[in-house]
Amino acid sequence: MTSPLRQLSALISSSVDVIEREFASQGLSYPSLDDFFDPTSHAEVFARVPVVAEAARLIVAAAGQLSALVHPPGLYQLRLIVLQSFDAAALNVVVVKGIVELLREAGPKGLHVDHIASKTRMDSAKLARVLRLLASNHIFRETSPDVFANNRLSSALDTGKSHTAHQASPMLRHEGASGLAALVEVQTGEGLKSSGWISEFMTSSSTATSHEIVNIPFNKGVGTELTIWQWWETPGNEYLKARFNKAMEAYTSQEQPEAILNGFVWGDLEPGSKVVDVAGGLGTVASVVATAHSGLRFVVEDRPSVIEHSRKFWKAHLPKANVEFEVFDLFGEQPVKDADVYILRNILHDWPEWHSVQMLRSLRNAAQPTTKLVIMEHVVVYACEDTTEARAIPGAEGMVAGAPEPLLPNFGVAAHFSYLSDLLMMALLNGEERTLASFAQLLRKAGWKICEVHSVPGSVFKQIVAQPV
Ligand SMILES: C[S@@+](CC[C@H](N)C(=O)[O-])C[C@H]1O[C@@H](n2cnc3c(N)ncnc32)[C@H](O)[C@@H]1O
Repeated sequence: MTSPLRQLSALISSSVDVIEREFASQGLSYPSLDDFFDPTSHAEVFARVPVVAEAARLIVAAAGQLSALVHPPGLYQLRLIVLQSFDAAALNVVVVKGIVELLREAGPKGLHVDHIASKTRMDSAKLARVLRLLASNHIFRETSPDVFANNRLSSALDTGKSHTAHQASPMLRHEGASGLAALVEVQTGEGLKSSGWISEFMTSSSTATSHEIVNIPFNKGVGTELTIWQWWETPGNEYLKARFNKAMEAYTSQEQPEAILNGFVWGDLEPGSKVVDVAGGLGTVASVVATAHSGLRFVVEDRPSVIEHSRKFWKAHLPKANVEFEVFDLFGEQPVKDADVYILRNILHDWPEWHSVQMLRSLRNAAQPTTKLVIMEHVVVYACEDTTEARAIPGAEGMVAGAPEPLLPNFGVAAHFSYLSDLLMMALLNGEERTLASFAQLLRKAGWKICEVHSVPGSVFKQIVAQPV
């Protein structure tokens, strides 16, 4: 019988064959880790087409499982799990200090750490330790002792600003960028600070079963009694709020636009149909749909201070779009009663169950019998075979189906992001990423029924389409 070791290595080998064959058919080579990242290059675009992305997913899953298999157990826990918060802490130093931008200006040969430290006013020896930790994780290259250069992974964090501009004005730092560096700042900032309090939150008798949105890890980590939404509105936190809004753009910029367009069939909507991006932030999801379907009407809804930014975003990116902006409260009455589609992306995961049911009921009360609700979120998959009733939902087979043996049915570390995001939501908001079965239950409580679900290749988000019952 073939050993799991050999089966995993065969999976990697056959997936590499797929990638190399596909790239060769285009006369391309797969991007090297030493290249600078250019998301528009032919090779980077091709690396995201579904057949290549699927082979890459198998490689990541199999390599992760192989690593778990061959590591001595204690070292696996220590190296890959226990101390990972330090990777995040190191990355925070880099994004806050604009080191990627500085190294871009230095070119492929890179810069000696003494020079980086003097430009960023840090201690050279400490900074070398941080950069070397990241270089060992393939983020940056140490080209000769103490000399560091950008590579494919570090340069993906480039905001495109000069280092001087990056440091001079945090408020402008992320303007025009992909949002990835902003997302890293949020997750290694508020996220990392809050994560250290999860254990106490879950084990202390006063909070173990909490469904509250305060007195949660975020409050301890950041030192406030406010919710994260209120905290971002506090005078002095303007940059942190703007950074969060920008970070949400990364969820669109890091995916192919087709990811939003390929699940729910937007083309089936009649011209003039009204699409509401509920708590849409800048309205980036609606903006992707509007670019492809200019005959539709759009409404972006959010809190007052966010709506100001949404207006500016649409004016800059889609000045001719048929769009309105609406200030609203997720838990108040839904103002748009003639919607054909309500979109909820990355909203339900921000809230515990009671709040989620409230907001879904408010949408249900405003919905027409034909209104569709399109939810875009991570869907947590069991780490074993899914035997719940949710398997029968049209489209669910692609979402809950198992990975090939001997991989974990959920693709293991290739699906890691949704489980990490789940705990991030717990830490920051007492929210959660949900399984398909718990989405079905939640929606049922609020008067909705799931009619179809979509797994879109190249997207971390699933689409859950529901209709009123
Ligand atoms: C995680 S972001 C998602 C934004 C957007 N849907 C996206 O995917 O880019 C959550 C959004 O909910 C909004 N929000 C939070 N509490 C709200 C409330 N009580 N009423 C209206 N919007 C709210 C925030 O301002 C933020 O824009």
